[in-house]
Amino acid sequence: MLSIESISIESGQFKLKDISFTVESGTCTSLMGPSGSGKTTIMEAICGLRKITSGTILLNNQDITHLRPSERKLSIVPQDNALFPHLTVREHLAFGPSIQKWNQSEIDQRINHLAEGMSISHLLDRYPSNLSGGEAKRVALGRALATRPALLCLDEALTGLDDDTHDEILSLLKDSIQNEGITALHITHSMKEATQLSDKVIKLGDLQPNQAP
Ligand SMILES: Nc1ncnc2c1ncn2[C@@H]1O[C@H](COP(=O)(O)OP(=O)(O)OP(=O)(O)O)[C@@H](O)[C@H]1O
Repeated sequence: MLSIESISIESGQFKLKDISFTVESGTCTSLMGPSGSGKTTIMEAICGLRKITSGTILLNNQDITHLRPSERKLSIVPQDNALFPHLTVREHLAFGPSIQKWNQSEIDQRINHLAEGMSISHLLDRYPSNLSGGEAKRVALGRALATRPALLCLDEALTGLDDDTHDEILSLLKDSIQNEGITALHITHSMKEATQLSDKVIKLGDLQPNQAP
């Protein structure tokens, strides 16, 4: 379970005060709000990419507020995927498990499982420059899921795909989240996408009712 307890963040003129919410284990929550309201800022704070001025972030009862990003056991999928141009699809899927020093047979099993789940088994030796937008998205999601993260963060990860690809990938993602018991936090501007993917939708404005969004 992710538990955000009264966090405040200041970024230049931009301030968020006393934000609290939870994401139950094994569920997906969508965080919505107008452009510039601070959704990405909150996600970056959870990931350890942005300092908070007060409050606590608990992940599975562990206080991760002051841990380094790499120590937080979470993965993030940004809208642009952030694939590594010099790594093959196979190497993307192996990336997290290799850093965590899994043994080779565990890594190979995980690659095969993810490649099958994401329908990218035929692409394992390709580089990102030779992938379509939908294929690249599947690789980014596979890489993020590889280490079975305690939290999967999706920052407008499904934005910008054509309708058919969007629906296919949403369905794959939903299955993966359910089958692997993943806890996920998802940022989107689409209420349709939020209700299709998530168990709960949070509107950022509702978390700070006394402030302008
Ligand atoms: N490094 C920074 N310094 C100062 N202000 C920043 C910085 N990064 C972001 N901001 C400001 O913080 C506010 C929140 O930005 P954020 O990206 O979190 O919003 P968002 O809700 O994710 O928006 P969108 O839906 O457009 O992606 C914006 O006003 C933005 O200009």
